[in-house]
Amino acid sequence: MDVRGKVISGRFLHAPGQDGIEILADAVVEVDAIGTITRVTPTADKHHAARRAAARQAGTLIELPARTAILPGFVDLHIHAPQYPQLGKALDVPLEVWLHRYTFPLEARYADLAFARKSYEALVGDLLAGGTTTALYFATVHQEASRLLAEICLAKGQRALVGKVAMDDPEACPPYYRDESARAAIDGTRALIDHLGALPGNGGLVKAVATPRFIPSCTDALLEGLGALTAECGCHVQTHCSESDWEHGHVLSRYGRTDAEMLDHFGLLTRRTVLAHSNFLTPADMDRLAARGSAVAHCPLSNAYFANAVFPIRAALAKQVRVGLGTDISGGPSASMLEVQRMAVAASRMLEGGVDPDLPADRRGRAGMRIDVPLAFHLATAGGADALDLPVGTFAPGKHFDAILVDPDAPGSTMRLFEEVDEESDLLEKIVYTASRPNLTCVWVGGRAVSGHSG
Ligand SMILES: O=c1[nH]c(=O)c2nc[nH]c2[nH]1
Repeated sequence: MDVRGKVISGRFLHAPGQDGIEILADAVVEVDAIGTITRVTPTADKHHAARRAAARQAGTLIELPARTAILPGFVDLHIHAPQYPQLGKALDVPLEVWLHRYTFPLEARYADLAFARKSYEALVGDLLAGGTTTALYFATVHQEASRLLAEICLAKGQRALVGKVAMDDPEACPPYYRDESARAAIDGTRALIDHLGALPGNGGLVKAVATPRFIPSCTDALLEGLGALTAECGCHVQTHCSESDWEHGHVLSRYGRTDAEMLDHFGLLTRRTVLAHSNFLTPADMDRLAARGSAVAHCPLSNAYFANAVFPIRAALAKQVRVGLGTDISGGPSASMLEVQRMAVAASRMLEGGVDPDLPADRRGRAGMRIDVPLAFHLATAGGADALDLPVGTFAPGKHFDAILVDPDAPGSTMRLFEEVDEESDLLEKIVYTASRPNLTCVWVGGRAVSGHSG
């Protein structure tokens, strides 16, 4: 169901701010020929009936069933595309062992483009079916396979930012999987930026991102060179930051300074930077991120395995740090941004309440740290969009129509709504906690249907 040039009448749910959701019941949303929202008319607006009637007469009206809801598409702010074949396994060891034992050998296989195609086709299709309309991807060190990932996103219609991973330190990276030199990694990043900029039919749907894996796998020359490249071309930057005791300690012992301080030193903290994890940010680091406009990709699923801590979302938001959510495949064992929202809420409750039953309740947790479903949903949509400065994530004029149709009555539904007890205000929680892929009956990017079975 392509909605470019159409007028959609239905129930829209979004979370433009951090303070709750807005339900636009029976609203009329107009989408232009290139998939941008031009007008949103709520039911209380005096022009509502006339606009709907005009669209019906023009034959452009699409009326969605009363029990369905339309949500903004999800923004996955941190995901390792090549690790998809490893999803759901190999989480039995700490990060530094996991990388060398499982992950570098798997990522090295993307020198084989046939394998890369098979894996990336499956991933992008599955993500779209799960409602992920925008993804910020780590690819691998390989130029060709990184291009292929971007081309598959473009062909399938997913909004994507793709990074050729840069990792050159021979002390930290295995000989079979690393950039030959800092120069080669920087040139490879530039080549991907140029290639995607010139890709026929792209029009900005896919972009390249400077992607130093993390400080422990990069030489200073590489970090400096990518900082200079970023300043020159204004591209996005993504990396991992202060993610575990080991990683945080590594950077402190190498420089006597934190990840955030050093990334700033190398020119890698910009308004276009997304830092995955960031669990051990100090209050001063948070101030630094806020001053630079850099964002955090909170990855609650993988943090449970690798982080040794829970990211304090509330503390970061209080310091005006921009925050979104990421699956962190395959450190996070789910491709579902619904699952990530659930875990973000649960992890925040554990941070607040504490987890060690041997401690007295008043010393077990950190007060005021819980988040609720509306805030998790905000982070998964508008928060991620804001972190990337992309006009998506809410329903408003000027935004791309990136959206998910949720049908509680779809075949195979895992949602159960009971009119006798449910209020309309319960709907978002019911969706986040109980919806699954069969319920996401249509997914749109820029008004183009990119997944689903809705007629
Ligand atoms: O969760 C993670 N996944 C990775 O691939 C990675 N590389 C560095 N640090 C990392 N953390």
